[in-house]
Amino acid sequence: MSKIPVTIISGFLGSGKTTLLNSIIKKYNDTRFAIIENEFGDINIDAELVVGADKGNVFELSNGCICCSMNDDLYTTLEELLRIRGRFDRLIVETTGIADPLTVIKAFVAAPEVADNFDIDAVICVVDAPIIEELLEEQEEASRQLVMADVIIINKVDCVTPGYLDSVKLVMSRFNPSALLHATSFGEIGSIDMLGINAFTGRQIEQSTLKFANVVPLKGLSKMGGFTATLAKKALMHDIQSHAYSFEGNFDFDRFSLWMESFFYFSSSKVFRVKGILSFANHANRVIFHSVRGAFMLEEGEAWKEDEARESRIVFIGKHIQREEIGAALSMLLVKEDLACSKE
Ligand SMILES: Nc1nc2c(ncn2[C@@H]2O[C@H](COP(=O)(O)OP(=O)(O)OP(=O)(O)O)[C@@H](O)[C@H]2O)c(=O)[nH]1
Repeated sequence: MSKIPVTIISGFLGSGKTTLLNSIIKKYNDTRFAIIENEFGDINIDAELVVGADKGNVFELSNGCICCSMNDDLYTTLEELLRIRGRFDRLIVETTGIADPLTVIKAFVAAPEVADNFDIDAVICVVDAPIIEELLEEQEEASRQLVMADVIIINKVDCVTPGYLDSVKLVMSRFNPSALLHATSFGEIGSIDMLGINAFTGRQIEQSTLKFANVVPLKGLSKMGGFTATLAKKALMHDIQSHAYSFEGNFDFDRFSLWMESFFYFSSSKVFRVKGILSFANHANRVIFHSVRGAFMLEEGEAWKEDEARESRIVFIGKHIQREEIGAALSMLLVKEDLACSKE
């Protein structure tokens, strides 16, 4: 049986990975996808935002970053995928926004049982054009994602000038001269080929490992189910935390928007990403909340069923986040006083 082609999508928090994933699913609408969504934190929101794929083929890996602590869960999921192999044609893995793709790649190439069954087609890195310069200065994770990519998608070009885009392209080609470079808005790939491009080369790993001398080499063998997996030791200590909150009931829209505005006014430098699926009073649909570095937007989600219990889930990702304060403040934005908040 031929190997399962795998596409790995990386890119810093909020760069547009899920948006690109949805765009790929839409473009290749005769392909049956299995998707692994890795969320940094207990609550997986991205899995619900995947549109157009068979929901039964979307696998969530929560509770941690795939590159640090998720290897066991990843292997369990890969075993499950082999069991249902007939149900899909290709696998796409969306990593967390802070994942080091090297450890994810190693998970696919280092263990013979995995390498015999899965074949990486390409590692794609989605770049948040308006903030990439800042990210490269501040976040080592962003640099690692770039150097490991076979394909770099410079996304959000609608937010930058043509001159700035040219300078981003230049920086990207210096960072990773061998990667294919494309520019998109909202991950719209149009005629760009994203699948079956056979862009992944094992050599990238060696080259990039040389660039990052502090990458910890493969260590040890671990037995998991049927797989003997070679585990990469935690290569990167993230100093970014994720705090997830869930609430029963409805938020008050005006109070929620006002609070978010003032929250980001003071906290945008340390809160990189907020995302949620929310319920607002007197609103028939779920509301998808997205914020990347302070700019936020709300989108209509699926309608609530009449008898469905209203609830909201929201995740804050950043540094030095005031966990308790945010939970308490959000509770105050609920319409009813008596509704409970459960955190993480
Ligand atoms: N203006 C603009 N917004 C975009 C573009 N692509 C994505 N977005 C928005 O950016 C936000 C984040 O997009 P996602 O696709 O969820 O990003 P992500 O990388 O999957 O986010 P994480 O999984 O949290 O790291 C959403 O509000 C998107 O609608 C783009 O090209 N231009």
